[in-house]
Amino acid sequence: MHLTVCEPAAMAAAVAMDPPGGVGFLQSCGAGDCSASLEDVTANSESSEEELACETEEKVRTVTPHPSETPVSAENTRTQPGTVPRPASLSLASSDDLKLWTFKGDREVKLRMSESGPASEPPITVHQMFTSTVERFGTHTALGWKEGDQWKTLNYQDYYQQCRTAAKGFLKLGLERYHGVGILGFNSTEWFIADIAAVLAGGFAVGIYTTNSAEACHYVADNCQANILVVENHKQLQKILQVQDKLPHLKAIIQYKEALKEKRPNLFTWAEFMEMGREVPDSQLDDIIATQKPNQCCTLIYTSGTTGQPKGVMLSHDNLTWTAFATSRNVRLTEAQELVVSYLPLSHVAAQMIDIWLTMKVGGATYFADPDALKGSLVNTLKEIRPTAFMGVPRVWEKMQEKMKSVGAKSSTVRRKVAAWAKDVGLSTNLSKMQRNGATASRAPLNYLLAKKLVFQKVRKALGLDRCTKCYTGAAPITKDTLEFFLSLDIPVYELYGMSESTGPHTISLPDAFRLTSCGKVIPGCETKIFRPDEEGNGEICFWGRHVFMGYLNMADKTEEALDSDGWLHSGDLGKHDDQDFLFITGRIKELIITAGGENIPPVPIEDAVKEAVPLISNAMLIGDKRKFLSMLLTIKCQVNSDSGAPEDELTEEAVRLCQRQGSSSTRVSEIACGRDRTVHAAIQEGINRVNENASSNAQRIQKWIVLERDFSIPGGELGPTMKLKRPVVMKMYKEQIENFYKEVVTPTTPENPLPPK
Ligand SMILES: Nc1ncnc2c1ncn2[C@@H]1O[C@H](COP(=O)(O)OP(=O)(O)OP(=O)(O)O)[C@@H](O)[C@H]1O
Repeated sequence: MHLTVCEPAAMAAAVAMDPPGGVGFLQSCGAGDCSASLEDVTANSESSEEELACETEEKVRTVTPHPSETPVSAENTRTQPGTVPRPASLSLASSDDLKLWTFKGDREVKLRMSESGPASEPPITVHQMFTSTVERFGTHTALGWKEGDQWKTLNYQDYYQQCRTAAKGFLKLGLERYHGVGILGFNSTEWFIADIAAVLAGGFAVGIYTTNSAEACHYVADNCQANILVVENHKQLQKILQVQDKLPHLKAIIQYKEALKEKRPNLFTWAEFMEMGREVPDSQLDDIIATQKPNQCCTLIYTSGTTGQPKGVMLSHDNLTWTAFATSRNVRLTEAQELVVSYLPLSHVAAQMIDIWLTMKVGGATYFADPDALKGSLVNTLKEIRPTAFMGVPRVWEKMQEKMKSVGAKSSTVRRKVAAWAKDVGLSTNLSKMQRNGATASRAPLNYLLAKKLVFQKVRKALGLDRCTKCYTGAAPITKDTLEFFLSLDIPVYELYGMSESTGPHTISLPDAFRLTSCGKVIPGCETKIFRPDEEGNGEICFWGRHVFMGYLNMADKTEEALDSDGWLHSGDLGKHDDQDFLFITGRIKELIITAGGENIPPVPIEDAVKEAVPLISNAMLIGDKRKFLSMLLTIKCQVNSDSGAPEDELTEEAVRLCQRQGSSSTRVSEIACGRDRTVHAAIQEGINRVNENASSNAQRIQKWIVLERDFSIPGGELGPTMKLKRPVVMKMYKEQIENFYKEVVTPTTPENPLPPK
């Protein structure tokens, strides 16, 4: 190895950095750009020697208070800033006639408490959890956001007071008990405050996906009988204005960003709304808070509809507070030290649990990314904040991987060789560590220490993950290839598994309990049951615990489908445990393909295998339910429009290179789609043949496939907000192509048809 010729920073760049001006997920920011640090960020963190050295080079900025943080007027305040009212002691209805579930928003449920262990923790409301944090960490930073190039922060005391003011504002606007406050916008201080205020005021906090159409917004607002809608800007407001006449319970709309373009009755700016809140006596709010019980609903999470019409998942105070307690303990979050960057859609349970509740539970700080985070700016925010914990849905990790590979491929041969060497060392060292359940070897191998210094530390720094000890993925399946890629760079990405219906996490991987492709072990205090296991131990994963939801709002039948008569939540996912209780997801019953011949085929492993065998493929969807054989829709890796997020015709640089390697000069999807590029088609067929060779039966072989003209995307409607494939939508969109698979007579001579259907 010629390590001496390789300059470390350049090496890291070769492995990790984006091309200058590159379009896409992570935009380039040279190592020298890592200039921003935060006084409170650094003060709150345990820094290694190296980190401290880095920090001394950085400029410390003064953090000024939020301009909207005007003091709460004394006559309206029973609670002065900095003091926390003690809630009246709350007693749960102890009656035996309480059930474990309900489908009515105003009911109480029986909590799944146990006599000892984590599940015996006394239940508390959101208000109780919040005030406990304010008492302990009142002056600590709770929220941070950027104005121009200055970071501003809000401490826990002021955060709490602002939530109270907003809660009183909602009361003034006529929020009724158990009615929704819909929040439609990108992650921000106002989003959090509106969410918590809705809960304190006795309503339901309801996140609405910003990607929803006007009709989809209407569905949610109508379903939760929203009295108030909080929208980010004019664009989101337009959607609501289109449907407001069909929302009989709607009383007011609040726009929290941008000036109002027109005045309308019952449309308010954030400042006007907060002003209204200041006029309401505290006693009015405190009376409502005093009647709240942990076993009552306070939040609705709407499923994104990957398997059908969205359902309103009712979460109780206890669901939120207990899950935050149990998870923070399990993941060993450090009080008053954790920093997270909020960028995933807050209407999804994972983002809400991590960014709002877990962070509140431990007195951590949440910093808001820019709204164009997923279009490229996220890495800049990560580099400024240097979070201690980071959660990405699989697509986020995949995008990072693609970008890093594409840049790495352009570097010199020597650098590529060193990167490859370091990755080999990283993977083998980390796999051994995993087998030792996280224990470091008595003496770290020299080559690992060298690779760490030359490559791994630089990569982490370039990604803004240099002090992030908790890198997580969840919400959808991730490929082994992506997990191994990051493991080889000394970034173990731990998996979380759960559902909206389990208030987020059910199993978690930990540094000392981690297996590649496993979602980890069940959170202490919760239980997993594998229902009707087959001979290999595969069965439906069922959940038990205080994280299990109350029921679906106004959907008795769906609630009874999800929760069995003993109260177990049926996930609809297939999985099995290994001999050490690690859970592995092996499929989704919800999307199981049952062929005309009666064979049950989980599509994801086959789709993943194709993506792995043919790196040019961006998305793959297996077809075959009630059909005689399997077929597949494929899309090619292409550029994404940085404004709209829509897929473009130009291939990614990686895809162009892959084509060239096969002898093709295609640079656009349109040159490849529908069999236009025979060379590329032959290469894809070869990959599919390899996957077919490993199929466990003839029925599991892909017999026909087509490359579509356009990649799947959120704006296109094929992917949900957490990038999960919306199979029913794709089936409808490509009905014609799918029908063609089954119309044609199969001829084994064409590249698409290697084998005649059995
Ligand atoms: N780590 C994971 N690995 C594989 N699948 C996962 C993982 N985490 C979550 N999932 C999948 O996501 C599902 C939960 O989805 P979630 O409750 O977040 O709803 P959603 O994304 O809004 O979509 P839907 O409309 O399908 O309910 C799980 O049942 C499982 O299928």
